[in-house]
Amino acid sequence: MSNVKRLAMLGITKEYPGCKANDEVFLDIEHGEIHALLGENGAGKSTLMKMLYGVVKPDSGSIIWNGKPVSIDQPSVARGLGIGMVFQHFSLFETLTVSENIALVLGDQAGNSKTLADRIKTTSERYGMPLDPDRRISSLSTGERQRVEIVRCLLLNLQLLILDEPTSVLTPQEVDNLFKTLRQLTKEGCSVLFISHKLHEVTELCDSATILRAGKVTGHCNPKEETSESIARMMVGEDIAISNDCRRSLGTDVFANIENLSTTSTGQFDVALKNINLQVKRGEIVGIAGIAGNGQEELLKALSGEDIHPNSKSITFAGTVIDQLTPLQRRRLGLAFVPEDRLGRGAVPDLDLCDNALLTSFDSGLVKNGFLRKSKIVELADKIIKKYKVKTAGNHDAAASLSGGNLQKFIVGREIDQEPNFLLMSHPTWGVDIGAQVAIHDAILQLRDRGCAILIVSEDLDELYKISDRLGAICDGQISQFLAPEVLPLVKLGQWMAGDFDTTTADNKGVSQHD
Ligand SMILES: Nc1ncnc2c1ncn2[C@@H]1O[C@H](COP(=O)(O)OP(=O)(O)OP(=O)(O)O)[C@@H](O)[C@H]1O
Repeated sequence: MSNVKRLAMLGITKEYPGCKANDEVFLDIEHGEIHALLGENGAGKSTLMKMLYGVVKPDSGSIIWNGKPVSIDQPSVARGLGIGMVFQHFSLFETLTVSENIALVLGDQAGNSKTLADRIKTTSERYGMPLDPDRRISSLSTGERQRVEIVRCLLLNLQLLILDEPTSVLTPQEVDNLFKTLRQLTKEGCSVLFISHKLHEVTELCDSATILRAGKVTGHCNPKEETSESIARMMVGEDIAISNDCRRSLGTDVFANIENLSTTSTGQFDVALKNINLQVKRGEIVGIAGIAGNGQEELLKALSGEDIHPNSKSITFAGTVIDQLTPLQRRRLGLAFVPEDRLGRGAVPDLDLCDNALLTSFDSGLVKNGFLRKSKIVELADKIIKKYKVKTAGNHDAAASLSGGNLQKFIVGREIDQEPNFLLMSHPTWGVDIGAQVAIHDAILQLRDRGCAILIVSEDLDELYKISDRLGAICDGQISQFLAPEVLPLVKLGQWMAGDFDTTTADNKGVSQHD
């Protein structure tokens, strides 16, 4: 191929009210390279990708594709050019099969169902990500769902694959497989645009990188010649201490006690919890690893009160049985909760940050004699924005207008600020940039050191190893034994996540595991 680049984005600008999301951005991608797009939360990465995929229209600038100017005004145009995108949130219908989901996007190109099923089988096997076309999405693991999304792109005569935070939902083995597939794709000339906050993955995988800061390109580099620290400096403009310092704690007395908690599944996609026994002490962080859909949602709902089990007496907070209590009553006993789904359950998308702060903090002096104390609410929202460096035009921005990582910082800040006795968190730093990850982990550790009992469910094993005092796994509604991270090899945790553990020996009272 001549000097013609696969893609050149020239002087792309996109402005939202009060915010220039992209400011004269230039981005070049060569044939067959894995190119990283890096930047802090709110730097403008998703906006740029959405313009390339035809979801958002640029205000100015042009896109040159294989040497020719193009106008990509909808995703079908992007797909027609051979541009595929896998979003952080998969767009698959649970009740349909793999084939049916793929057919929906391919439209006329899908052909008849037999031909399509054969193509799915051949292509998925060729790229080392085998898929059964007849399986329902609901029965697939997260890694398998991601395969469906990628294979759907591969059937499109793919020339550029855009992946937005693809590894945050994968087990270590699945990450290895994904990287092998990506390398195979690039050998065949396909280019990959890779967005990630996991800098060690970028240095391992990517051939080049463009760095964005506040909507502008601030640099380029070859990640293989950089370290996580040097890339972080380019992103943030200053040094960030990326430490793996694990200050462990044994905790004191038990705050949350779960004894023989079992539930029945109420729907096709629920997982029944089976005889869960777990204690979380004040001043300790318990981490639960697991592949999505193995009961972590159900466990969090049973603890937070989103699911109430009126006939059970399995959970106590500081000795008080809470199974029958509403979420508000549990919050009044000191519970705070960061759910997985930030837009919808963590925050109301259309409400501004003040109202979203009020949602879970109204008990802490924000309401007096039935009246809202507006100045106090604004004060709280501003305090969270400042302390957690949430990038926003102001406290009256709607939650939905924040970038994913900035909204996550706001929700985590709001819950930690309540000084809870028991903090439940699902994926606390999902989609959060490296600087904010460090800040959130510090805030969690400090809260623990002030005596809070903390339970974290995450698929990010680096995170769990870094901050948990005891670590275990959940699989098919059952939990493993819990051990200090130092005595729990990653391979063992991987086996536990796959259900290879003996439930009869599980001792989750947090007594002798540090010995
Ligand atoms: N629909 C919108 N309305 C208003 N502002 C928006 C909208 N979409 C994005 N923004 C703003 O544009 C800026 C860039 O957001 P973008 O989502 O592109 O960042 P990002 O680099 O992808 O961040 P993250 O790593 O957190 O996903 C942010 O300040 C965000 O608040």
